[in-house]
Amino acid sequence: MTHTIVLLPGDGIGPEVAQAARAVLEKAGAAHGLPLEFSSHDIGGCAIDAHGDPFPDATAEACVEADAVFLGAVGGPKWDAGGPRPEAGLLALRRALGAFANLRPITLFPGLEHLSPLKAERASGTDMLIVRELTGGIYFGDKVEGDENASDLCSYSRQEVERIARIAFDAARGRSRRVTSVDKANVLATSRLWRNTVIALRDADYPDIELDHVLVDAMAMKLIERPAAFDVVLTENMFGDILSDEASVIAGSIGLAPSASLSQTHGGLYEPIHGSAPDIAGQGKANPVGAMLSAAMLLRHALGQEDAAVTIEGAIAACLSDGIGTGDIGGSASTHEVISAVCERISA
Ligand SMILES: NC(=O)C1=CN([C@@H]2O[C@H](COP(=O)(O)OP(=O)(O)OC[C@H]3O[C@@H](n4cnc5c(N)ncnc54)[C@H](O)[C@@H]3O)[C@@H](O)[C@H]2O)C=CC1
Ligand SMILES: CC(C)CC(=O)C(=O)O
Ligand SMILES: [Mg+2]
Repeated sequence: MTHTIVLLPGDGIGPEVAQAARAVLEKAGAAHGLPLEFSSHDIGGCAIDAHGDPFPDATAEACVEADAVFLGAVGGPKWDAGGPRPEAGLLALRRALGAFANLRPITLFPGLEHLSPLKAERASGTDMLIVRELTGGIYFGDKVEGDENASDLCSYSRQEVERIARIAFDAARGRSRRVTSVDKANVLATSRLWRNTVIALRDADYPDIELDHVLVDAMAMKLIERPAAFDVVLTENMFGDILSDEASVIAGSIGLAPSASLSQTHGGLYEPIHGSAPDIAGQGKANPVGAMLSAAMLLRHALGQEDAAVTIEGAIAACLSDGIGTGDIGGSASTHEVISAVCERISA
């Protein structure tokens, strides 16, 4: 059976890293006898330019019908001056797919601990999974724009918190059975609902999981101070967005970090955690590894192709340990050179 994959390259470095994802999917697909069919659609700033809409109907229809969706990145200064925002297209996509569970693994590549700006003894042993709620919270609440006053509503239901907490607890069962829930329960009502709901679920259904709670400001410090202490980190939409960019630096660069956004109704959305990086777009400097690791997550989570996913991950690890990487991790290779080097190392 042919699997249909929608590619949404988007803006800035988005097309450069989407090309990387497609290249490894094609190579691993061929190596493992997987028929994959690709189609590309507009989203974000390029969709505003072409259609006046950051999430055109044709894109939405293709995404909800696909087996999986890969996104490069959206946004850029061109669209910051006013009018529709590219980022609104990405939020609409996540909502349309019901992609509520954003998994952001942060791991050190074996033998490449020196990529981390942290001292080796601090970074060593880092292997965490950030589980970020992705379709609720302040990014999705009612907004009031204004020059004098403005507001963004942050709202969560118990059902939304329980649904994402279950993902985190289930993931912890396949790891070290430890979940750290991050909130701001000393100040925010949504965080008190969050904390109470997480505790109740653990007590009822996951008594085998060790659970602790850390306030988000302290977590920003502890992540850097002792990253190896964390296993599964469960948090809400905005906190997870911020903490995962911070955590990505522990492994060496935001360009290395992948994500999968899982849904109960669709095959999910796969994207590197970085944005459109306008400062390096079009220069062959974009690190394609986060995108390629996201492609591996697509094979694993959307298509159930664990072997093909491992093939891509192994090829990336081999390429990095052979010293082939982009400038953000101290290498001298271009985006294309990294893509070629990874593809050369892919075999069944
Ligand atoms: N998922 C998405 O589509 C996201 C979109 N954005 C949008 O992207 C635009 C730029 O946002 P920024 O705050 O600059 O964040 P960014 O993540 O695009 O870039 C932050 C820094 O990391 C570097 N960087 C990012 N990805 C890299 C890669 N693959 N290889 C090497 N270096 C990389 C950039 O050069 C920049 O110095 C904004 O319009 C923002 O709204 C931001 C985050 C996520
Ligand atoms: C641009 C935002 C909507 C998203 C973001 O920064 C993220 O999901 O990491
Ligand atoms: Mg972000």
